[in-house]
Amino acid sequence: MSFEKTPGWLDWYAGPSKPRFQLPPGSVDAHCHVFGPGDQFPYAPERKYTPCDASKAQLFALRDHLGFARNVIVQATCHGADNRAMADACRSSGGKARGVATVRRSVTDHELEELHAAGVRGVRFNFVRRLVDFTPKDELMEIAGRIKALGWHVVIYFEAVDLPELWDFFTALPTTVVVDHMGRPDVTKPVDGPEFALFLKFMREHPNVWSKVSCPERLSVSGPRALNGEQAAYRDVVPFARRVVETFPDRVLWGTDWPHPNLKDHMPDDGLLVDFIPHIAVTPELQRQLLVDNPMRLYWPEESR
Ligand SMILES: O=C(O)c1cc(C(=O)O)oc(=O)c1
Repeated sequence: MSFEKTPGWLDWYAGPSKPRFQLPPGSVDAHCHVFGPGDQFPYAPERKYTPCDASKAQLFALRDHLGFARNVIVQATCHGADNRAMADACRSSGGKARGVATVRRSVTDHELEELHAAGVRGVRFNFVRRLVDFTPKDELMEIAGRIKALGWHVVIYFEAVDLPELWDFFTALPTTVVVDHMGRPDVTKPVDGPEFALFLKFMREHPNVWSKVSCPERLSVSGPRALNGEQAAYRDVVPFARRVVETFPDRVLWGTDWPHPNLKDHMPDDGLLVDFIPHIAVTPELQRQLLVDNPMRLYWPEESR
């Protein structure tokens, strides 16, 4: 099947620079996606956007170029609950990729076991309205109960303004809970203000809650962008990510978010995104926890120290 990209779609950045920051050995890119290719793994009829293709081979080439050892491939909403592209990428990785799936209540135990065998270790619940239609919370809670039995966790994606309303649901989840992109703070608000304080309280009061300190390119309002060799990109996001890393050093993850779905104004150079990391994890110890120890404990516990 051939697909036409959403008008204005920005393709991922070809020819990223080599990072200046040297990733610690064994680093994990714990949030990235594959898109299609659409002729092999068609995009879902219920999708809200149609991306460019971004194949497993292209993802693995980026991994090697940037110096990561492993990937966690998160089901992208353009594939709905059809996990074939993500699972195929995990299976093809030679054990170097784990996955996070999207499933419906109708998923069978056998399908869950097959996803587990492919390398899936979590499910994603999405509450960002421009990306998905609403799934009833009782359905999500039922899924959470089933995947807990497999030792999986729940990844949640939501925007900061929606946290108060979702609080009771999130805090009732029975598994480890991983928040995508710090719950999308509005970085024009103060890092010490009430909105971000609620997010920090969410993590502080719930030791099962982790956060990805990813996506500065999405959260930044004033930049500068990770382009043209910029070594001090996305300054406005730094205080937020740094606060989370330093407050919860053993519950943070980092990922490129390649191929960066739905960015509207620019597409970052992924090499420069890696150079963002030492601005938010400022010591070798914090960097090792963020990039190696934490993702290994969550996704490869059998290999973790
Ligand atoms: O903000 C987004 O548009 C976005 C979309 C998706 C997805 O479509 O799965 O994943 C992300 O991590 C971020």
